[in-house]
Amino acid sequence: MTALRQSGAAVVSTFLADAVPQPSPLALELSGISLSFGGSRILSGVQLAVAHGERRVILGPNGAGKTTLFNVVCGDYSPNAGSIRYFWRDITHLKQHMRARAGIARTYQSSLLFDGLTVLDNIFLAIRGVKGNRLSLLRPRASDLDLARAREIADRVRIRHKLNTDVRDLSHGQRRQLELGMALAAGPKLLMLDEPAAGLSPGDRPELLCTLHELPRTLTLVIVEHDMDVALPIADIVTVMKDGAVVIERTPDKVEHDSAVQAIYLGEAA
Ligand SMILES: Nc1ncnc2c1ncn2[C@@H]1O[C@H](COP(=O)(O)OP(=O)(O)OP(=O)(O)O)[C@@H](O)[C@H]1O
Repeated sequence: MTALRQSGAAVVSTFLADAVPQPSPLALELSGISLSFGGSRILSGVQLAVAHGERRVILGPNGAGKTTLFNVVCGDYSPNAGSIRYFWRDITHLKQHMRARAGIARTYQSSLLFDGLTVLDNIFLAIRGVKGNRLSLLRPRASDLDLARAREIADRVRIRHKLNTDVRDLSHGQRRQLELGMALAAGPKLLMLDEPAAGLSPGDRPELLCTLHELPRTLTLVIVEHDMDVALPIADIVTVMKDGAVVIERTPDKVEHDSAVQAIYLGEAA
């Protein structure tokens, strides 16, 4: 009887363990990241934990260290101290191309398109480049799977109607959409967007917002963005940086009228 009770308890406890939702893994975890250039400290003990599928927006005044943080996560710079974990794996010392291969992609503030080539060619080359294929100027066959994927990505970033347009003839907004598409070509698990709305006209913003909203939650987004009209509707959590450190973390509804955030943006003491 005792044995029966014990095995019954074991069954119940196993059942409960199965029923308890497991915490979602962290896509990105930064612990104590510091970086100096010469004598200047640019990042100072940065702590950041971004859940899988989360949309994290990073705000902060010019020079706060946001882009430098992106560079550290992507492997352009090695931190002087601290660690970087990506889905539990320590990638602090992993080479940049290996991080890209592991699924970390980013966009830049400045444009990185192949001018003179069409939208389709740009996305196609991005797909091929990620796979490490030799880049060829020969036209791919119409049945090429990578070509089909390039069209799919063009749909996703709402630029399908411009497939055969030379990228020099795109509007600024369309170029930014294409840059997003090229980052998606890598099939990333963590996508870092550096000011995706920079230079967009008010008319271009809804397109970007829709595209970002429609990205699947299998993808984790970390976005540096100054434009609150884009940043706040996208964010699950907002992180504010100042002088190379994380100073505030809030849900977006608490950010807009937060006096501490406003003080940081106006350059006053928080
Ligand atoms: N390679 C480098 N060498 C020396 N200093 C650097 C280097 N890269 C960045 N910095 C300095 O680090 C500080 C943070 O720059 P960073 O570009 O990360 O700021 P940011 O928050 O992205 O600003 P912005 O919003 O203007 O893009 C700045 O003072 C910048 O001059």
